[in-house]
Amino acid sequence: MPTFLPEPPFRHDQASRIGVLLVNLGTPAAPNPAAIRPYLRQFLSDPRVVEIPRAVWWVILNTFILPFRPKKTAAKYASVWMSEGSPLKVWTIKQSKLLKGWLGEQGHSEVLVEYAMRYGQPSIAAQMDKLKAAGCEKLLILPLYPQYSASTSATVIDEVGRVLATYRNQPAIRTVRSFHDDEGYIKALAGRVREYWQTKGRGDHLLISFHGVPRYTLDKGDPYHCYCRKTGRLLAEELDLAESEYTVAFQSRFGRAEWLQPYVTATLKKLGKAATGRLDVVCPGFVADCLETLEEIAIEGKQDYLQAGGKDYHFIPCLNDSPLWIDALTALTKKELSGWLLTDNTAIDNTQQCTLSRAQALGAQN
Ligand SMILES: C=CC1=C(C)c2cc3[nH]c(cc4nc(cc5[nH]c(cc1n2)c(C)c5CCC(=O)O)C(CCC(=O)O)=C4C)c(C)c3C=C
Ligand SMILES: [Fe+2]
Ligand SMILES: [Fe+2]
Repeated sequence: MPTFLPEPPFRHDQASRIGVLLVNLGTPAAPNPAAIRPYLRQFLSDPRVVEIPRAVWWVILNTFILPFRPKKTAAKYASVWMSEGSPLKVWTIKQSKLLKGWLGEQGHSEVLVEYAMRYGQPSIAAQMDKLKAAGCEKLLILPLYPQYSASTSATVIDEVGRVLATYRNQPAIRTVRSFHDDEGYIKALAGRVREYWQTKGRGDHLLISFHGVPRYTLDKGDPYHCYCRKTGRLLAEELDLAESEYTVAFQSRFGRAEWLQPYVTATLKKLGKAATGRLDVVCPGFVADCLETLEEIAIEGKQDYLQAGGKDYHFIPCLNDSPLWIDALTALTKKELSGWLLTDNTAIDNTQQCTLSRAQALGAQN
């Protein structure tokens, strides 16, 4: 028999609640090598992220990556760090607060919302413990990755499963697998682009950039590539773009293996050389701005494009706290919680009054 961690006794008198856990990737606690190293170690030790044999990878990671990469990326992180902290974390916190507020305004104050990070803090385990302690017997896990991939969404669910395995009194679990073609999400993206065009003018071409993954994951059945292409197509359709007016490409290549193509760097050079004029770039795979958008795309991408001969370059910010996105997130959450949300009639059935009939329970409440 496994031994489980101690848990507080079941509370017969406590109303059951619903928890929503937004989960994003994670980010270092500070923009310096000492904080980046343990984050990268945890991230890059995940076998869902780097799929090469553990013994071989362990040597590569500890010999060639962890001694050098944290120093290199510290300067990059520093260039995008906000006064409140890492952009990814700042936006994720804002999103969880706004979602809680919007659900409350729509009469669902029984829903608690927390956020967690797959790597770093606050951990999925700590936040699941917190929601459980607050009385959540139902839990929706919402990885903040619009396009499912094994290296992102699946590893979140793996971790949730690992935590559940330590619980005696487990909550019911629902998960959001992918929302790459969710109507609200697509409309929020299109709204973000249009809003940008209205205030800053419109470019000659739109680059739709997604985070890459190794090419072999596509060959092994990961749907990520297909989902990115579909998001790109739906966004272009929503914006009434002809095929010649946009390009989908993949950024952030890591390591020597082939990744999904076309690569963003090659695409920027090609578009720059072709005298495209003004290029606008949007990153629909990230719902929150982060290192990969604010540094790699907004700063490095601009240099690449201008050096290749491009005239002007605009990075369109991610969805962050835009109202259309919070609206879409609220709608997505409510859809996934269907049948779980309380109505006036069902509220009393969700208390744990095990010895009382419904009528007695109602009477006892008055
Ligand atoms: C949006 C989806 C993401 C996918 C898919 C993804 C795959 C993936 N990433 C790496 C390696 C690194 N990614 C890094 C940063 C990073 N990646 C994502 C998202 C996806 N990654 C985000 C949101 C961020 C930014 C984090 C932040 O703090 O702002 C990094 C760290 C930075 C660096 O050292 O360059 C690495 C490393 C792999 C190997 C991979 C797929 C297998
Ligand atoms: Fe990444
Ligand atoms: Fe495909």
